[in-house]
Amino acid sequence: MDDAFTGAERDALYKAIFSRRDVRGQFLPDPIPEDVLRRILLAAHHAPSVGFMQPWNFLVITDPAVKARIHADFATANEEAANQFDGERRDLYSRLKLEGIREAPVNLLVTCDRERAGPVVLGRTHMPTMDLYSCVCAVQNLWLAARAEGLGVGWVSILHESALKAILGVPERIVPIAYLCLGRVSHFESTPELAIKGWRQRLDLDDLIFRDRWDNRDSPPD
Ligand SMILES: Cc1cc2c(cc1C)N(C[C@H](O)[C@H](O)[C@H](O)COP(=O)(O)O)c1[nH]c(=O)[nH]c(=O)c1N2
Repeated sequence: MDDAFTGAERDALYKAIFSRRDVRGQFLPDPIPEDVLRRILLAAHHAPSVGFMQPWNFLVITDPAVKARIHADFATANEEAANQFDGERRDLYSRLKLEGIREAPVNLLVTCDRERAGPVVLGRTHMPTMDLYSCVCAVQNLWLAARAEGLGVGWVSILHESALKAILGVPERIVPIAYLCLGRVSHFESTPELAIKGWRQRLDLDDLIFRDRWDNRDSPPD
């Protein structure tokens, strides 16, 4: 088969998947070369999308003044978020670094234009959120391509959607999907930071797989 991956190509793909990390605190200030940024956006643009709708846009942010405004909204939202927890959990939450907005050389807002392909979209009629999920596929493509390029990505969702839209001039009909911080990094952690810091551990895959019916964990046939 001509289009089969070689062993090395397959290993490279899994390496990108398993060594991808959400990066918050390890950003270096070096600018991202335009050709590299273009490649990772092209990877995002080649994501699957419902009805081939391609509902995404990519808003690239490098102006420190704009980043500062986004960060100010993060600070407010993060305080509100911390108040959702009590006692030790709240102390631990407050010690977590959950964004790299100002340190990352590039911030990127991935959005969804729900009207991109007209009112009726192949595949969206019965599951209307599929256009939003298509944009998340683009984010994941971007995240993996960035890892292969040696760039870290951090997803920041501790933001008020209305503030994000107002600061960035996003039109009413456009939905913000992912606010991302991108840049070269000092290092990639080998496991998620939330696991390292004791917030939450990776679940056991075997506990998540059902067979034929919800909750049926019968072991697979040999
Ligand atoms: C939709 C969504 C939203 C967020 C995240 C992820 C996703 C998918 N993550 C990153 C998240 O904490 C991280 O992916 C997990 O902890 C697993 O770690 P790795 O991504 O494997 O390093 C994240 N991280 C963070 O520090 N601040 C945030 O606001 C968010 N928000």
